Amino acid sequence: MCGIVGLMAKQAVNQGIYDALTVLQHRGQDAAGMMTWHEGRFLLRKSNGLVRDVFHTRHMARLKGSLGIGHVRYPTAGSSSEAESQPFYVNSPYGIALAHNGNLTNSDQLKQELFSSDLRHINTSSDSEVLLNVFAHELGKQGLHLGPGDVFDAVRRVHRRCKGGYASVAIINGVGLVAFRDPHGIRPVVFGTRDEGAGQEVMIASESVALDVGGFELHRDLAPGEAIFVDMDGEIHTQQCADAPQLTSCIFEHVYLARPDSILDGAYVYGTRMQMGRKLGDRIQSEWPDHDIDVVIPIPDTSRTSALELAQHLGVTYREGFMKNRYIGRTFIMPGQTQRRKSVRQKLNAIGIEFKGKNVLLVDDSIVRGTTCRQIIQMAREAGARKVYFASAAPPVRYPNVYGIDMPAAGELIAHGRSEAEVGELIGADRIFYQDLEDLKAACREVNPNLEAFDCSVFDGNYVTGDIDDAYLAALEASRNDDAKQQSAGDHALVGTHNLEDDIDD
Ligand SMILES: O=P(O)(O)OC[C@H]1O[C@H](OP(=O)(O)OP(=O)(O)O)[C@H](O)[C@@H]1O
Ligand SMILES: NC(=O)CC[C@H](N)C(=O)O
Ligand SMILES: [Mg+2]
Repeated sequence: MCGIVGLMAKQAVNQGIYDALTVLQHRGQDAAGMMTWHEGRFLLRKSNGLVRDVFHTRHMARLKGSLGIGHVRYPTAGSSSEAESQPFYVNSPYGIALAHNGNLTNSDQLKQELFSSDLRHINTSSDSEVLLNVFAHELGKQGLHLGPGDVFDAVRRVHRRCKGGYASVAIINGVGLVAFRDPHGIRPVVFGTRDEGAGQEVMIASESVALDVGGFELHRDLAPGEAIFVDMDGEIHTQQCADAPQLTSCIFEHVYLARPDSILDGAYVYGTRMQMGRKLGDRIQSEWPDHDIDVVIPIPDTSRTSALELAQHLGVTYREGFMKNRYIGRTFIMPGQTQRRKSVRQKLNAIGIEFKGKNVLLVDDSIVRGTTCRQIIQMAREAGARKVYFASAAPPVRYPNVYGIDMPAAGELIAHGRSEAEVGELIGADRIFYQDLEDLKAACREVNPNLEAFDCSVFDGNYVTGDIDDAYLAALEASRNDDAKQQSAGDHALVGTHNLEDDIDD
């Protein structure tokens, strides 16, 4: 779940893209990048780190042009090396730059095809470089003087070749800005416009919050399979490019990934999280009518919205019992388990008086590896809690994700192969409550009734693209478990080859 942004403006886009990336930072903390287009040239700055660390004044000054794309990365394929940060560039045809959120599930096969049939070499192990080259190859079949129809034809063929989750934004040199969303709409992407007197400006981004900050009016989400093309005059063209599009967006965006002030597929994430809190409150009430919970305490940050609603619904006092260090980012999207474990302690500290002698219900949005809840429960006990109950606003996460969330190894998921009660015991809770999957779906539908189906694979093991089997998952687990990733990080650091050299000194 990286963050992507594209901007076609009437003035320099560097600051606008920077601002958008800072509000999409929660989608990726490993690397950031920006590519602008100026007088027929692409200008690039990308590196490992947070947005504020990657772009210094000297980089910004050189990122000229009124057309650009940006990316914040949370790696789900390849390595976390700087060489695989985005955007990527390919010089033929025309010159194309691309940024991608999601994960291709057939990138190995595509890489082979690109080499043996399309005569294209992929120099990194990133699936995004594969996606860019498939798009480039298909665009190359259209000939010179590209129009909207040519771009859409190429996207149609990309959809036929690529499997998995992909929301992408690209610049075609001298032609315009393009974005497309996979036929299941797994990852989000929205677009909007603003006019500050010089004409229409267009922003495309992973989440509507980026548009809010830039003063853009949200038009809508791209539909699954749809593409948008903004020509050099700022004219917008859209077209459905998939043969059988079906919206099954990733429900985990609502649980954890997206910001609550974003609107995804017509549903306010804040609203869906509130509904999750209510449903979970109902479940606790019906399973345990004579509960002895004294206080409901959220695990900052993401669970706050649902925990507050849960407490109100249950009629129990809500208190902020953990203080969050605002300088530590999200722990779940950190690359290694050692770093994640250490960061929980750095990030959260208990306020003793909220725990002493009380029966507390701790609420989190989800339990994935169990890194957070194990330590938090221990902290609550050390702070003097009598009983510690734990509630998750999402159902048990039992299956790997293959569409752009870095949960590749079933063995690392605490609920994999375990009952709810077993998880409760393992994390040291006196009692555990999980959301029911049907209730989670209903929570989202209550905010937007048109949301019929979702990708819920991490909860039910049903992969909407239909191409995932046990052999695929076993190979993924072997290549991307925490140990394997650490090993490959070292290997790739040695290569360090960029597919377009950053022409700006560090
Ligand atoms: O079971 P785990 O593997 O620990 O994963 C789940 C936890 O990770 C996330 O928090 P994170 O710190 O990433 O971000 P937040 O501040 O947005 O809650 C999520 O909100 C849970 O608290
Ligand atoms: N989280 C994502 O969207 C990652 C995009 C891409 N698969 C990468 O690893 O760079
Ligand atoms: Mg959290």
